[in-house]
Amino acid sequence: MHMMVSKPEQWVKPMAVAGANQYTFHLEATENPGALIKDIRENGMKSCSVVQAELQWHSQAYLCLLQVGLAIKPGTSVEYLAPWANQIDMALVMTVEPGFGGQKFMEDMMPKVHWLRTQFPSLDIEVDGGVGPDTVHKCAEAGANMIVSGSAIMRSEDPRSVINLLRNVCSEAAQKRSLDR
Ligand SMILES: O=C(CO)[C@H](O)[C@H](O)COP(=O)(O)O
Repeated sequence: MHMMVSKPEQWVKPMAVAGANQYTFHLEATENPGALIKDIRENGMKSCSVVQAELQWHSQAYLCLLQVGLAIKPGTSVEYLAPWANQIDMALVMTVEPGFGGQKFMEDMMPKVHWLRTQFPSLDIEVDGGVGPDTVHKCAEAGANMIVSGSAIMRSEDPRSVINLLRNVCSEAAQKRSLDR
């Protein structure tokens, strides 16, 4: 879940109980990111044990842990995210101002992605906003491995091929990175 909300603290528990497997909040929306990261992990653990007890699952605990995503808006420097990078599962670099779909991709966010990929090689890095067949190459080359795409898929006559293209471009870039290392 990408929570584009103020006071993200108040929705962790409801989302965990509802079965979310990832809780992404905005760095700009909280005064205490460290406490919120801890809270997300703890709530994930709790709801996981409830699910386990109800369904009598024992060996698949990892399936229902709540992962942590941390998002930054275009105006937020990536250095503010860096101190938390080792405590999160995914960094989300917004490539439009949060609000609505159909906006123009902000290519000038790519240095943030590149910097994160260089500093944190195994971190999941997501981009969101204006990403489609025309822009995904830039994201993938910079180091993004998770893509949010709305308009490019929904407005296409062949959504399946757009999704496949986005996937392939990212996985080829990731493969190339691992060979270069
Ligand atoms: O929610 C958004 C911004 O707030 C996203 O940009 C949106 O979901 C993705 O849509 P699009 O690919 O059309 O930019």
